[in-house]
Amino acid sequence: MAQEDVLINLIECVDFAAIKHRNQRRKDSDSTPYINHPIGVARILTHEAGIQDIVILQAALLHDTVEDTDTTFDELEKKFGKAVTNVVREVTDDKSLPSEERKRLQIVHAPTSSPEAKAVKLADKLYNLRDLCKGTPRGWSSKRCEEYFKWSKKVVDGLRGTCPIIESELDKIFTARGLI
Ligand SMILES: Nc1nc2c(ncn2[C@@H]2O[C@H](COP(=O)(O)OP(=O)(O)O)[C@@H](OP(=O)(O)OP(=O)(O)O)[C@H]2O)c(=O)[nH]1
Ligand SMILES: [Mn+2]
Repeated sequence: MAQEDVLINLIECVDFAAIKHRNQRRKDSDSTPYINHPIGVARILTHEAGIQDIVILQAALLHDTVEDTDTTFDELEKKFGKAVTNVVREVTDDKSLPSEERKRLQIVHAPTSSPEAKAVKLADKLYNLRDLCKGTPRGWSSKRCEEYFKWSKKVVDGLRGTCPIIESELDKIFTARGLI
């Protein structure tokens, strides 16, 4: 893909995700706009892990659009193509399943995910765990936070061997929490 097309595609993804997430907020005390999360996940991949793969970066920007908004995979495929859509599909939980089952499936599916999906998932977990280190999300008990750290470690263990820089950042967090 020409450099110019890469830039245009990325801006299109940021714009699309910003519109889709426009009414959503994070569960932190500032109620940060939700779009900060997918942008931050993409930034971890570029600025911390040095990833420049356009499919991975587009999927990172779009990764919560189907799970958390009215976006469909069909819509993503028409606009951004199969490769990006398939990575988003791999990192999207089936919201029709009970929460416990969704959490179990993330652990089961992690080891057989594509390298692209593993990279997005690792950055997603790093972003969310850093948020969790800063403060308790609205409506969460300390027990729920503790469970999220423990569960994340199990998912991350299935994603290892993909992005050493992100994995070592995650390990710093797990070590600080006494999970390693
Ligand atoms: N730590 C944190 N998380 C927040 C905050 N606001 C929104 N979230 C979102 O909450 C999700 C984690 O909460 P859960 O209770 O486990 O997920 P659920 O809402 O889908 O059941 C993450 O979804 P996700 O990105 O799809 O990731 P995943 O946890 O499903 O892998 C995360 O992005 C916040 O302020 N702090
Ligand atoms: Mn996410």
